[in-house]
This record gives sequence, structure tokens and C-alpha cells, in this order.
Amino acid sequence: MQFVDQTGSREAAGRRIRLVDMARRLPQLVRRSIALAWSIDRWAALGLLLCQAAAGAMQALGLLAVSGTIAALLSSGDIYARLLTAWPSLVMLAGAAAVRAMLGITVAWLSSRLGPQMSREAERQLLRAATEVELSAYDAPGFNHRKEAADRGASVAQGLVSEGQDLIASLASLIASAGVLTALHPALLPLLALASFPQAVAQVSAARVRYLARLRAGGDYRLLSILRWHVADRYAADQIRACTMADFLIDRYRHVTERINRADRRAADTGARMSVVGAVCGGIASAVVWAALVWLLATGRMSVGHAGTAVFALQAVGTALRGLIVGGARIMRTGLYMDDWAEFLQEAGGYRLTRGTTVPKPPEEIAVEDLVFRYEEATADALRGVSFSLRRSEVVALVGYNGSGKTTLGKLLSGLYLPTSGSVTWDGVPTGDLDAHAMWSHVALVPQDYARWPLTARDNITLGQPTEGGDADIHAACARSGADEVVTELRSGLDTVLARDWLGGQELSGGQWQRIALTRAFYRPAGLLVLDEPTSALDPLGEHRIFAGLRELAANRAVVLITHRLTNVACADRILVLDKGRIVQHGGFAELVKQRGLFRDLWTYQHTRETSQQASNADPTASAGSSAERTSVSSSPSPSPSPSSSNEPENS
Ligand SMILES: Nc1ncnc2c1ncn2[C@@H]1O[C@H](COP(=O)(O)OP(=O)(O)OP(=O)(O)O)[C@@H](O)[C@H]1O
Repeated sequence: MQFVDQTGSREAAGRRIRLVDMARRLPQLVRRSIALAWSIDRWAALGLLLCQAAAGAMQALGLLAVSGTIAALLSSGDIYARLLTAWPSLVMLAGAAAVRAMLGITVAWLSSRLGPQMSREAERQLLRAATEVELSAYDAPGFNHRKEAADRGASVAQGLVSEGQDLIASLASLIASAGVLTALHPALLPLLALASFPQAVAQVSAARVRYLARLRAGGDYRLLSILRWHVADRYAADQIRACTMADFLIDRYRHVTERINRADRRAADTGARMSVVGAVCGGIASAVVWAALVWLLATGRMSVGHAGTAVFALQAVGTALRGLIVGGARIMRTGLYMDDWAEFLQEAGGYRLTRGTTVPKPPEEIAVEDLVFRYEEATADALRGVSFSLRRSEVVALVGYNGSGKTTLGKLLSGLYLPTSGSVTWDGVPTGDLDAHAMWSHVALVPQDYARWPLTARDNITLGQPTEGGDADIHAACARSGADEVVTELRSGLDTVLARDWLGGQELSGGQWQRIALTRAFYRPAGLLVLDEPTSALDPLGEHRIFAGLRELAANRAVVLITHRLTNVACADRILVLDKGRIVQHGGFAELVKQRGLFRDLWTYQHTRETSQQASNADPTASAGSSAERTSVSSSPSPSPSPSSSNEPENS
């Protein structure tokens, strides 16, 4: 099991992480961190910056105080007199340390307030971007990978505050200590910088290795989260038990984790090797710095007092440099993840909705002309040369074998997908030229897999878009779909949360959920209603109710009905029979059952099977051959062939 993993550009970016890139990118990353923090809480951001600047100043003050204290203590004279002289420096030293400690606490406080908010904000922006992409994006493996990477960027965004702060703190401390050190002897600072260089290279290389390892394992992490969901979620819990699948699934999980573990171990080993080499080289270089200090002292080029201060300053500069390097490498890695996030926001994974701005009215006519549609990265067309039109107040049924393109056609009529070639127009305007959101506000869709929102029954029906009629409209829609019986039995009526895990929540049966899904569509004041297998889970009475009311629903809408139960399509004005993405027959029900072709084959098989079952189970006197008309008339209004129907398919 492996995802199609398209990490090319990110991998190239990761490979380019070098010390020089880091030096170039750090200011940009710190700016991004400050900008994001500023957009969320400018006072906290300002407070953090001031605290860091003040902490740097306190560091310099502390070192000056050290110098003063040592100079006073090492001067000649009575020890009490020397202590008295050192007293102000000591007070300054203690004061600077106390203020620095307080500033550290303040920084930690502000960072912990700001950090999580930054991740939440980054996640919110990511969610917004994800809803602004074409539906086809989800069919492209590369998009899902980019979304996953961006998601990781959003979750590590909170690290940007603390890492940015550590970096600023190290920088402030470095500037302060380096200033003091340079004042003591100008050769010391370049020597120390040189000594830190190997460690810097090692740290940045290790960060690169870790980032690349995480990037390459991105597909596997996604696989794990999907497996986790399938194994642990309630929806498949019964099948996992009844089909004894637990061992098999957990074994798959183990296989994928082993792959990740191997990659992690390799990255950890390489990172550790790099750190060891860096540390050894750094250690040798540090020995040179300390030797230089001893030499300066021994040759009288530096006083004992200054040498003592230099020891403290060297330690402070060394710590600050290490902080700068380690923090820099960390923020660099976070920055790469944040790049994934920022890129996703900018380009929405390459699938941002960029359609026209024409705001449509509920459509009078939807016309399909020589339509071809191919799914992203598919090798064959799902629809080929499809042409027909659909008018308001008309019910058009789509029938055909599994995979013949019915659902796909429904989504193209709704503007969820755009044609690969040919056109779908709403009152003459191609769907790609319409404002997508305005268009969808005129669409009511009951898909095969409808969402079971963990919201109240009311929200599940209104979908957060209540009409002016209030609950009266909801009840009217419930009466049409049969959901009135469901709502009456709910503990708190429309206010009941439809999820058992939630406080006061209640769970529904499959058929009850389908009634709620139908109610949504009936409630929505939409000009196009697409019903994809709308009664697959309903009992016969519930199914009858839906189809008996369909004509009334179609009074002011265009209705597309997709179903395999052919008795139900008798109520349609026209039936389009699809086979391998083409319309192979079209016409009214009465006409199609008489015509040789796919529809009659399907009808004969389904009808003969049903009637023979009825005959053997219940009514031994029933005749298999004579009930076609009877069934269509009794289960739905009489089929009336449309004037436009013909025996020839519109396209071949
Ligand atoms: N997201 C997708 N990515 C790639 N190919 C897809 C995708 N969805 C469907 N297809 C392919 O497109 C073709 C048409 O699928 P579609 O779902 O429209 O068929 P259908 O007639 O509605 O089938 P069913 O009766 O089983 O619901 C099929 O060959 C299917 O494999």
C-alpha cells in the first residue's frame, strides 16, 4: 500500500537547504512569524519583541557588571574595601539577572498564549482555502498530498512563535555579548565564530535530512491516518468484527509503520553522525579559542579582570551562537512546512476556483452539448459526446449499468465538475462562466453517500441556511420526505443532535438518515434537484411517498433522477439510458419498454425477477408477463412519452 506521492518540488526545496540559504531565509521567516503573530494579537507580538530586546540589553548589562565585579575584586587593597567597590556591580549583576528571568517568564507566557492561536488561525485559513478548490482537485493524488503537507504546516505554525523568539533572544544575546567580547579583544569574536561554523553546518544538514525524511514519508503518514480512521471509527466497527478483519488491518498498519520507522531511523542515524562530526570539529576549534585566550593572558595582552569577563562572554556568545544555529535550523524546517501551507493558500493546491462572475437565476433550461468528461489522471473518458437538454418542471431520469456515468453527469449538470470538452450551459451560459457559489445556491443534491452531519436535526435540514418561513418550511419538507415520522420520535425534536456520541444526541437508522438527506434537498429553494439513488435505503412505503410527490416537487424545478429501480423512473418525462459514458437510448417509459435495447433488457430482467419472486413467495396466481404497465401505473403517475422522445439515441 503506497500513495501516489508527488513530492518533487518540495523535495527539491528541501535539498536546497544550506547554511547560506538559511542565512538568507531566516530574516524572512522571522518576519513571517512576526506578521502572523501581529495579525492575531498585535499587543502580544509587540510585547514579545520588546521583551527580547530588553533581555538582550540585560545580557550586555550583566556582562559589564561581571567585568566591573572582577576588576574590583582583583584590584589591590583590603578585601572589605574591594567588596565595597564591587558592590554596585554586584547589585547590577543581580538586578540584570532578575530582570532577565522576569522577561523570560513574560516571553514564555506570551508565546504560550500566541502559539496555539497561530496554529488555529493557520488551520482556519487552510480550511477556507480547501473549500475554495474545484471538486476535481480531490480526484488528483497530488492535490491531496499538498493538502496534507499544508496541514502539517498549519499544525507546526505554533512553533514559529517560540522558535522565532528563541532566535531573536539568541540574536539579542549574541549582539550584546559579542559587543563586550570585541571590546575586550577584537580577535576573540572571529575566532569563536569560526569555531561555531562546523556545528552550524552539521545542524543545518541534520535539519535537511529530517525534513526530507518527513516529506518522503508524507504519503505513508496519510495512509496511517486513513487506516486509523477505518479501524477505529464506528462506521466500520461492525464489519471489522463480523468479517474478522482486525488482524489483517492492523497488520497493514504495522507494515506501513515499519516503513516509516525505517526511514525515521535512517534519518536519526544520519543526523546523529552529522552532529558528532560537527561536535568534534567544533570541540577542536573551541580548544583553539581557549588557547588564544590563555595566550593573550600569558603574554600580558589582556588583564586578569578582562580575561575573567572574556570567559563569561565567550560562554554567552557560544550559547547564543549555538542557540542561533539550532534555533535557525529548527525554524528553517518549520519554515519549509509553512511554505507548504503558504503555497497551498496561494494556489489552493493548483485547483483554486477560477470561474466566471455571472450570477445565475434558477435555470429555465440546462443544455448539454457534445459533452466529454475525463476524471483527473484517468485513462478513459467517463462521459463521451453526451447531448440533451433539461427544462424547468421536467423530470429526467438517468439509468444504466454501474459505472456508465450517471453520477458524473449529475455532477456536471450541477456545475460541480466542468466539462473536459463540449459544454453544459445554464440558460445559455457555460457553467464555467457562472459564479460557482451563486450557481450552487440553486442546486439541491442528494448524493449516494450523503453527509451525516453531527449537528441538530434542524441544522441537518437547513444546512445552516434557514429560509424566511422558519420551522414551518422545515416541517413541510419533512412531510414530503417522510422525515416527519423521524423528527416526531426525536428526544428534542428538531433540536436533537444527530450523533450519539454528543451530549443529548441520538442516532438514526440508515433509512431515517436518507429521509433527512431528502428533506435537505426538498427544503432548499433550488432550481435544479439531483437525486442520486434517493430511495436506496427506504422502505416501500417511504419510497412510494417520494415518487408520488416528485411531480409536485418538479413544478418549479428541473429534476434529475438517477436510479436502478426502473419501476421508479416511470414518473419521469424522459429517460436517458447511458452505457459506457454515452446516451444509447432516450424516450418515455412506455416507449422504452417496447423498444429493443438496453432499457428493455434491464427492465425485463428486473421485472421478471421481481414478479417471479412475488409469484413464488406470495401470490402463486400472479402472472410474470402482464404486469409491466400495471406496476408503472400503480407505483407512480402514468408515464407520458415526451414530445421530443425518439427511438434513436441522440448520440451514438
Ligand atoms: N473520482 C473518480 N476518479 C476517477 N474515475 C472515476 C471517479 N468517479 C467515477 N469514476 C469513473 O467514472 C466512470 C463513471 O462513474 P459514475 O460514478 O458516474 O458511474 P455511475 O453510472 O453513477 O455508477 P453507479 O451506478 O455505480 O453509481 C466509472 O468508470 C468510474 O470508474
